[in-house]
Amino acid sequence: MIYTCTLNPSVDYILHVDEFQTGELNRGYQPSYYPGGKGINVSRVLRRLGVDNTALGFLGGFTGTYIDEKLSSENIAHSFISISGDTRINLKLKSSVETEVNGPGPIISEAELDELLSQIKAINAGDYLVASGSIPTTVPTDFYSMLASICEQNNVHFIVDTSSQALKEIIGSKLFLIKPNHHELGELFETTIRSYEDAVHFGKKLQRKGAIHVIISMGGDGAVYVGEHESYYAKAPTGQVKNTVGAGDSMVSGFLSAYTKSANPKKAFQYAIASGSATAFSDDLCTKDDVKKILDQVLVTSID
Ligand SMILES: Nc1ncnc2c1ncn2[C@@H]1O[C@H](COP(=O)(O)OP(=O)(O)OP(=O)(O)O)[C@@H](O)[C@H]1O
Ligand SMILES: O=P(O)(O)OC[C@@]1(O)O[C@H](CO)[C@@H](O)[C@@H]1O
Repeated sequence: MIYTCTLNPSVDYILHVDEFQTGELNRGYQPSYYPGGKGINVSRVLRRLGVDNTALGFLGGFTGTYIDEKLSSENIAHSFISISGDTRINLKLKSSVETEVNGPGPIISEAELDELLSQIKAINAGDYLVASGSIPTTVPTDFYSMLASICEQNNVHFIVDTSSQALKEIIGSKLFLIKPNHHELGELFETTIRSYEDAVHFGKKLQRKGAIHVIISMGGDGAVYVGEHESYYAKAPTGQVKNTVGAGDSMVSGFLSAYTKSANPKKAFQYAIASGSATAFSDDLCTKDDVKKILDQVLVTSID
């Protein structure tokens, strides 16, 4: 079984604005809402790819109810801990460029955190736990390291996709997969990642620090994979980009969906890129058919 954990879910509110101007009244059009937060996106894409999974984390308020109902309507198993604060709303503004405004998230109490830890301690050996997204400000920034220790002790495969301080703190833990984007990787090593070669160089450093599989996503430029015995890069397919929110999460789902069937990192990486790009070419997250349509366009090349 695959579990996802979203400490800080969100309702993603997407709004189009022509020529957005700061400090002015801007009129938006074509609004849409999606259940969001990185782990929830991973769960939604896994389900669409035909992989059963269970979503964990915290939900509260009217926004929490919305997410709960949406996940149920998509037949995604979930067991969120109810909190008193409201789950955040993240604004995604589509103008000549995409602008995101993500809230800090509600307060999480110690008792609520303990409840989540009990759920995670009960995950069976051989299962997978995907911890994705930011850590709410009331939760310790080393919380993912705590989860990594529990998973290591219980032989659970632990996957992380996060940024900033939470990313810094997780390095050195035993990880099955880590998927920073090239900006996050650059920030981590106080450098700028300009090429596939740079990404492989710093990806290898992450690998040596305890990650079995490392994927560095590079938006429209594709991605790099660094594993124990092999490294690859692949360009992203070209297409009409509609929405890149959740593209990275779709990669994680694509990789897990293919790897758990084949144990073949090259195939899983190809499927990961196709899943990320299929989401970039969709209004919402990708479907299995979207991924199938572009899979053959993803050419995976070895790097020495
Ligand atoms: N403009 C694009 N065209 C084609 N594919 C894209 C584009 N943007 C993203 N992708 C695909 O999605 C993958 C992940 O994208 P990206 O590096 O933007 O992830 P991310 O920054 O983690 O995204 P997010 O945090 O929004 O989920 C890329 O490796 C690529 O396969
Ligand atoms: O604020 P965080 O937790 O870093 O990111 C949250 C978020 O931007 O990530 C997802 C896309 O990856 C969106 O659904 C969501 O709004």
